[in-house]
Amino acid sequence: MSTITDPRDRLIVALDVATVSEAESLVERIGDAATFYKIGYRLAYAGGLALVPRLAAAGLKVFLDLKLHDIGNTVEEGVRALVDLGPTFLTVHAYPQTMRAAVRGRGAGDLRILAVTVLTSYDEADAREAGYALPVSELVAQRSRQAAEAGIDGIVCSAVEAASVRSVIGPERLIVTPGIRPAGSALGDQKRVMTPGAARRAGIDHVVVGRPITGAADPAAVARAIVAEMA
Ligand SMILES: O=C(O)c1cc(=O)[nH]c(=O)n1[C@@H]1O[C@H](COP(=O)(O)O)[C@@H](O)[C@H]1O
Repeated sequence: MSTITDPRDRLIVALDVATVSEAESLVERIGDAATFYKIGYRLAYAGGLALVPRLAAAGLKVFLDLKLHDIGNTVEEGVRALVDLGPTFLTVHAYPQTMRAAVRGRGAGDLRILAVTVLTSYDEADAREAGYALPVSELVAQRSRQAAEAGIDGIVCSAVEAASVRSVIGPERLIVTPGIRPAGSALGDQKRVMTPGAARRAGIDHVVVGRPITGAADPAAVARAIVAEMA
């Protein structure tokens, strides 16, 4: 678990928008309500990698969510190529070879590698359809154990699994949870969900929230309410 001094750092806002200029205007509208942003596929493929050093230079933290997964050499060199952009977090899928390669590529700097265990849009039937025999909770626990063995810095899972993941990874590694919905928000494609307050009580370090903030009439107000719920 991290020592978070600014409670705003607990919230990571997913900048899942189409263009860099939309992302920049959203960051401006959110203002001092958030300190941590996530850049995922959509924005990264639209030139969003260039935003990483810009946000970092503005004193904001950046979670680069590229969910890397490939042969070890490609993952290791890919991670190495991203270090200088200055993200705080980078995701890979929680496969042992991939995780070990990402840790090698990270080197000794400040970048923290997070391993995505089982996507929060998956329920038991989705996991079975993808060929996994284990129940989701056991698959998350197994991957978390392998992540810790590989030297990974944190786990991405649902807050539903936070307590069991904590018992597997120990107190130091981070738990980062998407699939977060304030009470009454639309679930969209998320299936393993929790409210921000319940997630915090379950022992998470950071929550990731996209559409409930990006689609709101007043994104800053929603971000503030989420931070307050986790205080
Ligand atoms: O790695 C992630 O960030 C991630 C992992 C996961 O299991 N589930 C998940 O939703 N995410 C990301 O978290 C964000 C959630 O967005 P919303 O569902 O709009 O709040 C999206 O950017 C997803 O890509």
